[in-house]
This record gives sequence, C-alpha cells and structure tokens, in this order.
Amino acid sequence: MSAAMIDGKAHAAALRAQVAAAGARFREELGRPAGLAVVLVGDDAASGVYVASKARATLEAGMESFTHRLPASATQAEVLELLASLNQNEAVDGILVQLPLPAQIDETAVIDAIHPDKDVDGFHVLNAGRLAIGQNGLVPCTPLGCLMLLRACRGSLAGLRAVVVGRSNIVGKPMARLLLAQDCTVTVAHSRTRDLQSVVHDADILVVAIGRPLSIPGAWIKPGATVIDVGINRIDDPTGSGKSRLVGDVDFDSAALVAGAITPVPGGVGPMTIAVLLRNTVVAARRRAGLSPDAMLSV
Ligand SMILES: Nc1nc(=O)c2c([nH]1)NC[C@@H]1CN(c3ccc(C(=O)N[C@@H](CCC(=O)O)C(=O)O)cc3)C=[N+]21
Repeated sequence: MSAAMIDGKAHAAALRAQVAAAGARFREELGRPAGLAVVLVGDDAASGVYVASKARATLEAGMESFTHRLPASATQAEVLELLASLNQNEAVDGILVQLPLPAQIDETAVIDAIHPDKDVDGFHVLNAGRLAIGQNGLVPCTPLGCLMLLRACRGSLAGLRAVVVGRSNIVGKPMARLLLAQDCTVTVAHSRTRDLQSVVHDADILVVAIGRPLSIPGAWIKPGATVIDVGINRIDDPTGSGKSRLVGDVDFDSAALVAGAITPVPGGVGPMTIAVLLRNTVVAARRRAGLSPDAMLSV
C-alpha cells in the first residue's frame, strides 16, 4: 500500500471538539443550549440505531437533543404538523428528518416544510439554491465533511481536476458545487456516463458516491490522486464465514496501491457526516440568534 490513509474518525473527533467549544460559547451568550430535533418515521432497526447515535453525539457536544418517533403508518399531514411545531419551537435550532421515508409520504414536501434556517441537512430547495449560486446557507453534511477532509489533505484545491461519481441531491450535486466553489475543474459522472474509466483516470480528486460496492478498481485511478469514498455497503464476507462486512464504492485494496491518499470504510466519510451535522446545528443556532459566525466552525 502506498496511499496515505485519511483518518475520518480522527478528523471527526477534532471537529466535534471544536463544535463542543462553540456550543459552550453559544450557551454562555444565549443562556440556552443549541438544540437539534431528529424525526424518525417508522421502526426500521438500522435507522433507529443511527438516530440513537446522533442523539448521543448531540448530548456529548453539549447540545440539547429532541427525538420524535412516528409510526410507519403515519400520514403526511401528521409529519407536516410535527414539523410546523418544530419550526415554531424556539429551543430547536436544527431539524433533521431521517430519510428514506415510508412510501405514503412525499419526501420533497416534507423537506420543503422544514424552515430553511433550521434545515441542518441542507436539503431544502432554498439551501440547494443558495449553494448553487454561492450564497451563505446550510450545506449538506456528507459533502461538506468530504470537503473538509480534502482541504485537510491537500490545502488549496484551486485548479485541480475533480471528478464526482454520482449525481444525487444529497451528495453528488452539492459535492460538485462545493468543489467548483474551491476553483476545481469539476466533472460529474453517473450511471449513463460513457467510458467512466477514462473520466475517473483524469481525476486529481475523486469523490465516489454511487451506492454500489467495490465499483471503482485501483487500475482506473490516477497515481497520486486523492480518493474520497462515500459509499457504505454491507456485503457478505467473501471468506464465506457467514458474517457481513462494510465496504465502500471503491475497491480499497487495489486503490490504495495507486492513490496518494484514500478514505477507508468504515472510519472515513461516515463519522464526518455526524460531526458536520452537529457543526451545522451550532451554525444555524448562531445565525438564528443574530450572532456573528464562530470562526472555529469555518471551512
Ligand atoms: N436526513 C438524513 N440525513 C442523513 O445524514 C442521513 C439520513 N437522513 N439517513 C441515513 C443516512 C446514513 N447516514 C450515515 C451517517 C454516518 C454513518 C457512519 O458513521 N458510519 C460508520 C460505520 C457505522 C457502522 O459500523 O455500521 C463509518 O462509516 O465509519 C453511517 C450512515 C446519514 N444519513
């Protein structure tokens, strides 16, 4: 292996310490903690575990955590009613609705019912628009976490060729906009891209978010490239032990032979996503209170 390992866990721990300090300053200035509300619809076990770990991280950062669970049979009107009350609630600075939602509920309608100033996921159309035209807003957690790792690894990204594989609203598109704002030359590749291999081979910076395990082999990667693997896929252990393991969208073992630096899965982008969620909550709290931005939380 020649690539440096980008330790997402360590970067996330450092960011969480900064967020805790900023959260404590907020609490001193305002006399109340910043608050994050998480809404979970349905009883999917994995989502339940994930929501519980977010609530724990929120408390560890010295913030207030509100968890709202609705049954899988909840109607759209019930979800919208809950969001209306959270929008009004002064103790709530950030609102996250865990996705995906049950089929009877319109995801876009739910996201757009969150007050944009409390939209710590950055999924609201107003925040997507702000990011697209370079205005201050709230930026989706996963791509912002990826950008932080890239900046820590490479410093200035100006002039570098960046390739984003995947065009989702939650990762690919906002990632491309963030990299463009850093003066990269950005290409967005996707399932209909012709000759993906040669597109990938051009990348100085490669961000992969397609949700298919082990899809990018090391042979496609430009020597020395920085590789950010957003995928988290659970697959059967190939040794036939009957257990499962987590792998990324990139074939880590072959990619690590040619990349300059690479994120592992687990322990790469995933931990950053949660740390940025907490960071976005303090940013939202300060803005809502009319306070100046906390320098420690700038990207
Ligand atoms: N509105 C909304 N916002 C989200 O941000 C959101 C969501 N819905 N729905 C579900 C996905 C999933 N997600 C993860 C974040 C961190 C890890 C993470 O930290 N993973 C660990 C591994 C965990 C394990 O071992 O299972 C790692 O990569 O090291 C995983 C998954 C955020 N999501």
